[in-house]
Formats: sequence, C-alpha cells, structure tokens
Amino acid sequence: MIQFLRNKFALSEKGAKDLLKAIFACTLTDLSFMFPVGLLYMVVKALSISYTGGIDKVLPVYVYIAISVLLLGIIWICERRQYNATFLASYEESAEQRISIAEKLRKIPLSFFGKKDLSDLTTTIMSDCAGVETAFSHFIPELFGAIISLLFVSIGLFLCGWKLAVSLLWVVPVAFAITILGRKQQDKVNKLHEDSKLERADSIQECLETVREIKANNQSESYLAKLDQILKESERINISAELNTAIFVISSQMMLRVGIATLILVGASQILTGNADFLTLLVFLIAASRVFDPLAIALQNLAAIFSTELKINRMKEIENEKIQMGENQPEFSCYDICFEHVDFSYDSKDTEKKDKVLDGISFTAKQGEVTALVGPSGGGKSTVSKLAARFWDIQSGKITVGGNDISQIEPEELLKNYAIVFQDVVLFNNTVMENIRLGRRGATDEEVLKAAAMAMCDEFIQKMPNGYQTIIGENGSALSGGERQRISIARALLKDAPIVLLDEATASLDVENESKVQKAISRLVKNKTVLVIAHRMRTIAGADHIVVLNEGRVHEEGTHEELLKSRGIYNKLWNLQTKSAEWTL
Ligand SMILES: Nc1ncnc2c1ncn2[C@@H]1O[C@H](COP(=O)(O)OP(=O)(O)OP(=O)(O)O)[C@@H](O)[C@H]1O
Repeated sequence: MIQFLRNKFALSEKGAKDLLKAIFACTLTDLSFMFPVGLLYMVVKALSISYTGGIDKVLPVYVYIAISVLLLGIIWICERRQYNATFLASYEESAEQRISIAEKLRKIPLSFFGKKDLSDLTTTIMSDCAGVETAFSHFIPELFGAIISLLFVSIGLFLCGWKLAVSLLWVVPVAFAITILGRKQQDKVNKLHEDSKLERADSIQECLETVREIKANNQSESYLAKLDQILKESERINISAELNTAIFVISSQMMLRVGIATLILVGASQILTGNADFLTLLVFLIAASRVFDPLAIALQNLAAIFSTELKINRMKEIENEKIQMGENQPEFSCYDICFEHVDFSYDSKDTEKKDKVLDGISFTAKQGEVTALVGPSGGGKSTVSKLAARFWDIQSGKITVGGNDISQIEPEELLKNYAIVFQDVVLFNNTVMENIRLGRRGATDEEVLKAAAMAMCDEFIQKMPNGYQTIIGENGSALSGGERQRISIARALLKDAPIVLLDEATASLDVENESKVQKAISRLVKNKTVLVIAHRMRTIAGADHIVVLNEGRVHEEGTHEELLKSRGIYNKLWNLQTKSAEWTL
C-alpha cells in the first residue's frame, strides 16, 4: 500500500505513511459524525416510548446530556487528529518535495534546461507542488476517508434493513461511474488547460524580459495585442476546463440526491405495508445526509485528483531525470585539460552528423600556459569551454583534467577547481560585497576588497550610495556591462582556482580598463591552466597555444607566429581585424 501511494502520488516513504495515517484519521472523523445519528435515534425512540406511556424505560435527561458531551469530545479529538495528520504532515511533505526538486535541479545536466522553459520549471516548483500539497492535505485523505466510512455505515444500514439500504445506496456506484467515465474528457481538457497556463506564464515572462527591446523596436502595440490574444485564449480554455469538470461532478452529486428520493419512495411503501417503521426511515434519512455530504465532496475531490495527476507527472519527470554523478574526492596530479576525440551535440538524442556541434575535437590545454580558442562565430568555442567544466556530458570521446576523466567526477567537486568568467554575467539581488564573495564563501571582507581593487571595481563601487553594502538589484540591473564584468572578474580573482576559463571576459570593458584588468588577469593566471576565448585578436596574440575552431572541428593550432605563417583561418581573421581597426564612420 505504501509503495502504491509512493508511486501514484510521487511521495517520500514518510509522506506515504503520513498519507495512510491521514486517511485513517479522516475515516474516524467521518464515522464519528454518525454517533449523533445514533444518539438522535435513542432520543426519538425514548420520546416515542414516553409518549406511549412506557416512562420507566426512558433514561434520565442528564444521561443524554452526558452522552452528548462525550460524543462532542470524541468528535473534537477525531477532528484534531485529522488536522494534525493531514495538514501538518502534508506541509512537511510538500516542503520535502520542493527541496528534493531543487536538489535534483542542482544535479541535472544543463541539457535538461535546454529542453524546458524557465516558466515551466517555476510552475512545477511553485504551483504544481502547491497543487499536490492541497491534494495531499484535502482531496486524497477526504476521498479515501469518505469511501471507507461509507463502507462501514453501509454495513450498519444493511443490518437495519437491506431494502431501505439498497434503495439509498444504489446511487453511489452510479455517481462514481459518472465521474470516472468523464475522466478521459477531463484529462484532455486539463492537459489543454495546463498547456495554456504554461504558455500564458511564458508569454508574460518573455514580455517582462524583453520590454526594452519591444519599446526600442516600436512593437508595443502589436506585441501587446498578441499577448492579449494569448490571455483571452487561456481564459477561454480555463472556463471550458471548469465547465467540463463541473458537468461531471454536478451530475454525479445530483445522482446522490436521487438516492434520497428513492429511499423516501421505498421507505413510504415499506411503512404502508408494515415492513418498516417511521423511526427507521428517519434514521436512514439522517444517515443519508451525514454520509452523502462527505461523499459529494469526495466526488469533487476525485475530479480534482485527476487533474493533480498531470502535476504529479511533471514532478515525476524531474524526479526521474538522470543526474550527473561521480567521484567525490578526486585527486589531481596536475591540471592539464585534455580533449580526446570529443563529439558533442546539444540534443543528446540527435546523433546525426549534421547536428554535431563538436566533431572529433582533440587538443590539450597545459597547466602554466594560456590556451586560446579562436575561430568564426558558431565554431564551438564557448561549447568547448563549458564542456571542460562538465556543464554537459559529451556523447563520445573523453575530457580529462590531470588524467582524470571528468565524466567520473562529481560536478560540484570538479567545479571547485574552476574560476569562470562568462560573457553573460549573472549577479544576484544582494550587496556588491556578497556578489563578489560568491567566488569563495568564507572569504574575509579584506580579501573581497583586495579582489575588487585588482579587478578595477573599487572606484565605481565607492561611488555607490552604500559602497560595498549597496544592493545591486535583480541581476545587477543598475550596473553597466563593464561594471558587471569587472565584478565577475573580481569573483574569479577571489576564488583563485587552478583552472581559469575566460569567455570574452573583457569584451565589455573600455580600452583603459581593459588593459588594467588584463594586468590583474595575468596575475590570476600564473601557474594555472587557462582557457581563454576572445574575439579581439590582440587579446589572444600573446597566448602560449592557440586552437582555431571552425564548424566544430580543430582547424589548426600553434602559436600566434606559427599560425600567421600557415596562412589559414587564423591568418585571415588577424588580417580582417587589423584592417577593421582602420575603419572610421
Ligand atoms: N544551449 C544551446 N543549445 C543548442 N545549441 C546551442 C546552444 N549553445 C550553442 N549552441 C549552438 O552550438 C553552436 C556552437 O555555439 P558556440 O556558442 O559554442 O559557438 P562560439 O564559437 O562560441 O560562437 P560565438 O563566437 O558567436 O560566441 C552554434 O551553432 C550554436 O547555435
């Protein structure tokens, strides 16, 4: 049972056990609501006896009051237990689920994120987890609780009179059948609904992210018209999904009411023929109201559980994704990075040659040397630098660091040895100090200040309202491109790792700052393995080793002088840039 619940609702073992407890608690609560029916039966019976003169068989009033208080106490305890078992446990499980998805996302290869939209993942973590939390705290325990308690009550009702019981309960399987038969249609509409929600979230996110470009290109009106259309379509699908569910749920709930009508008809004819008394019919009617109310909610819950399955499947998709694993304490004799016949395509299922981004790449970036990657745009330079840090796993060949195959090293352990400066700098909505400290957690303020000064950040940071304690806004929106890049360089200087990856690290800097930062970088890279990508040829002319990449292959390699002499792509790029330096507007 525990395993079934785990598989069905993507729960942890503790979560599945808690769910069982919650179902048990809900069953007890539903059953406890039947006690007042029993008491009512006793009271009405006592009144009828006293009315017919059998006063000596009637219990004193205080006994009924005492029983009522006792029953209230039992109901209160059951409700309390149900509250603890459902809400507290479900919040704990939901927190666990969110943490486990976040942990998983940390370890999933980046290729997964290429297949998924950011808003899709955000929806899974925030809204799907919340949806499952509601299912876990309400729908599932209430549904199972109502069904199990109905079974017990049915036994009691059959013992009181099977004809009346059948006349009341025949509607229950019919009502469930209506909801279950509508499932196929509901699944279809729910899928459309979920897809439209994702499209809506995507469009709004895209609109917010690209608002500057939309305005700059004078496209506000047409873009907003398109967005408006998407929102209206989403609203239409939303209403149709609600209506669709409502049709099946309301029909099945109405079916339950038919059961009361047939009970009255059969009960009346039984009384007329002397096969039942009015008191028994009254008890059946009160029991029907007590049992059918939670059952009507259970039918609603059943429909909601169908739609929750879509959310659960999306969570399972993340849970089942393969993670990057490997050795936790690798030992490196040196930090040479070696690519051996590496093939790579961003879509790992696409093994066809035309989709390969890298095709048989082999070269070595030695420790103590600067290795530059150059070549035409789209040649695969950034891909090579990211693969060197195991951001993706390659399809064939081998990448080693100090002789260790990096596909066998735990990514976070591996990355401890890398200081990386990318073209697109990511900054966090925190102080400048903390954004730099991200390079090395635990670095002292003095060390952060030193790194910032070396990366030429100090001057502009001092001008900020609160200096190093200034909050820089979401992704450093208040900073210029060059300032962001210098903060990223300060992070790398602070980390002082044995391998340095620089992908267009100084591209956004002006000439004056570039030469100063270059000096800082040349101190950073001493005795390290450095892989550098730069479009400005003069930046890489002094590299110890230059690898020219073209269309995913190593076209040529050597030093600046050797490559100029060979008159290949490098020579062509060098001449083009020298000429372009003379251009004026
Ligand atoms: N995340 C990605 N998903 C799919 N394809 C990608 C991804 N990143 C890059 N590519 C493709 O891989 C190829 C190589 O890209 P890469 O960024 O490595 O080239 P590059 O030489 O660094 O280019 P540039 O000099 O313009 O930065 C390109 O065709 C690019 O479209």
